[in-house]
Amino acid sequence: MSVSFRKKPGLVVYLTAGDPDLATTRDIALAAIDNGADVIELGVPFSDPLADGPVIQRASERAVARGVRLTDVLELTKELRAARPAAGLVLFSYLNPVVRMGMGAFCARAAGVGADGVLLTDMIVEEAGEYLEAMKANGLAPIFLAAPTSPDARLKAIAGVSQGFVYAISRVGITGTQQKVAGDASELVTRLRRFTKLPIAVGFGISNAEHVKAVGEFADAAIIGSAIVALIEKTPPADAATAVGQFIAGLRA
Ligand SMILES: O=P(O)(O)OC[C@@H](O)[C@@H](O)c1c[nH]c2ccccc12
Repeated sequence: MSVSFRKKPGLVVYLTAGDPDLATTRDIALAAIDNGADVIELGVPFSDPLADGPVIQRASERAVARGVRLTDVLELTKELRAARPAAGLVLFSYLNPVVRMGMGAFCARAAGVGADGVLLTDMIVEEAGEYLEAMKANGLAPIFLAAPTSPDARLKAIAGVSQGFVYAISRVGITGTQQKVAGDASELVTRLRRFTKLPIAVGFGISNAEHVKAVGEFADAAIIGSAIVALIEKTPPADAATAVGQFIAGLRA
């Protein structure tokens, strides 16, 4: 178990945990792993997902309405770890649910259920002291977001404390599919490479095989969220895992 990429480009898949329900998320994650996803970002549903576009907002709302909580996502992680010992599993959350649980308690539980890493969208490096200590104590990889608007000093700080991979946001704005990979992405990756030897994964707006190929020209991995969450939204739950598996298999074709 580790956050690493087997082929180039690697594939990271974001899923909102508990949409449409936890058992289906488990089946979808297994299908994603079996069809080539290197890392699953298991999104903790949150009532106020600020950086998210409409697709992930709706998924989050549905999961919150079902009563899915951080503890459920930890439980789901445990099941996935037992089923797929080698898969990369990253817990993905806004800060709020984690702070409510307590940073130390959260990191200990995340490690206990077999997570490899954690990404807290609104955790900034400047305020990450306690978080980084707890992550280190539990052998977890902290993953941070780097944006095209981040100055070099900030990229350096992010690169300096990240493990597993660095998440390069392809464009300023919110999550969601788009027509083309943003032009800012390759420039950001080039700037980040000066500060780190870690793999760099590009996310925001990556929606199809063509985009994945384009990202593979300059980065180590592509991160796909909304395109898959939208597919789950329009597919009957019983067929969702098969549909996502096929979609992912097609991404590197
Ligand atoms: O949905 P997209 O455009 O494919 O972007 C990835 C993304 O979904 C995932 O990493 C993510 C979901 N919510 C976020 C909030 C902030 C940063 C990143 C994310």
